[in-house]
Amino acid sequence: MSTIVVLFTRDLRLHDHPALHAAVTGAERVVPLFVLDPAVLGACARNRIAYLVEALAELRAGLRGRGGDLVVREGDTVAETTRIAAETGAAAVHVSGEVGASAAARELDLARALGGPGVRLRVFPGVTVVPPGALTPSGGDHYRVFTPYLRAWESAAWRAALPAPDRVAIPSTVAVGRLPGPSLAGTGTGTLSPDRTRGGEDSARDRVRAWTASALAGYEGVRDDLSGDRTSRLSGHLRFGCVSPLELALVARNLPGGTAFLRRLAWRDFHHQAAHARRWADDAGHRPRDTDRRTDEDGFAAWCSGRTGAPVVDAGMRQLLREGFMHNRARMITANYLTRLLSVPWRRGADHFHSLLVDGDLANNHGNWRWIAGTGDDTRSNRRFNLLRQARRFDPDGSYVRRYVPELRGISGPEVHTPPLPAPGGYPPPLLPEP
Ligand SMILES: Cc1cc2nc3c(=O)[nH]c(=O)nc-3n(C[C@H](O)[C@H](O)[C@H](O)COP(=O)(O)OP(=O)(O)OC[C@H]3O[C@@H](n4cnc5c(N)ncnc54)[C@H](O)[C@@H]3O)c2cc1C
Repeated sequence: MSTIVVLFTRDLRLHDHPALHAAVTGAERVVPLFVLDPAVLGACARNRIAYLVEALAELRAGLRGRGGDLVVREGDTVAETTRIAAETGAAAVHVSGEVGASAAARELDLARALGGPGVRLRVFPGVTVVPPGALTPSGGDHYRVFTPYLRAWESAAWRAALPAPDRVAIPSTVAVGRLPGPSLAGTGTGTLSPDRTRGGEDSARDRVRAWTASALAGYEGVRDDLSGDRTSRLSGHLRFGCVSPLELALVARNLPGGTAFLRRLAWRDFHHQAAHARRWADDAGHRPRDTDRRTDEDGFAAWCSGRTGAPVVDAGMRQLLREGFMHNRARMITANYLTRLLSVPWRRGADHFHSLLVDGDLANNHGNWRWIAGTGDDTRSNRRFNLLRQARRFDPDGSYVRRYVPELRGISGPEVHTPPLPAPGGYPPPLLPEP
């Protein structure tokens, strides 16, 4: 009787899951597996672990509703997957292809470990709309500049989205193991944000339905409006694969306003293909031109805690602490402030973001930080924002600042961007003079 193991990683869904779909259609028995790997979890933000715990519970419920289950193991991913494959007599292990150095190394180790006993490792798409590496410019292994990538991405043939399986039959002999509880989040880095996004495929699909119906059409006009908060907020769900990026892109493509939104998904794919080609590791940028800078540790600490005295920067940094999320425009402003005005190396900022963001992932986080700092492929050195102009343009009545900086709530209108000195409620004076 044929059996295939499906190793879930950052693809925690049942809909449009090529690795699962191929297993269900190609074998009589399927072992959906998730491995809680201490080496991975130890470096993961508490906010992401909390999301993961919720997403795994929904995944198990979804599989049980189809007659299957989620098998959970704790330990080294390669060792546990190889053991389950041997235990169940599996002919193959299916996995969704990931990007980055550690994912590539794990794939290689897994292929080697399974190869001995003759188990085949098959790698499937699913983490991006267009698989990393599928589009290459002439004479190069990946696109270094976004606009030509976007053109290629838009005209590429996308695969069709796949349905969720009706039935999943798992071998009766396999012990399913216990799901982790919320306390697992205690093992991660950073702090747990009280207003973080709830994890899981059901929440993700609900959000897709509600947002595309109500806000997609007007997206382009409001995506930079800080206080309006009208972007999709799907990034965490995309990070964990609770929604398929391809399925989302196919939905958006057929709706009014979809083009501007598709461009954002193309940015996501763009950073993934760069991370894939360059095998981005957890260490430095490939043009680490800012690493010799000395960090002003007090300034860095003030930035992290949202106490720089620059209201729009502090609002962004406090949103991050409270929600494990920050509006894209605020990410650009805060990253610009850190690298261009405080002259702190981008990796310090990227690491702080990564310790809190629910959507934190290497490709998007490092890709965007490198872009801001001018240390990546795209090395423009003049991306220096005028802080006050940014604040007045993207938070014209100051509501974003008042939402996240309670000390300044008594100041109405755009004057909140230039509080009097001394400022109310113990709000700090500006760390840096106005530009
Ligand atoms: C310094 C910095 C760090 C960032 N770190 C991350 C990160 O770790 N993880 C992450 O997912 N995004 C990151 N971004 C990109 C972007 O800020 C978030 O994806 C976006 O704010 C998420 O909100 P949303 O889902 O409402 O986005 P929407 O505007 O609704 O966009 C839809 C989706 O498109 C993708 N997307 C949008 N903008 C970008 C972009 N610039 N780069 C890559 N993908 C994009 C995201 O998956 C997002 O969910 C970073 C941006 C900056 C400037």
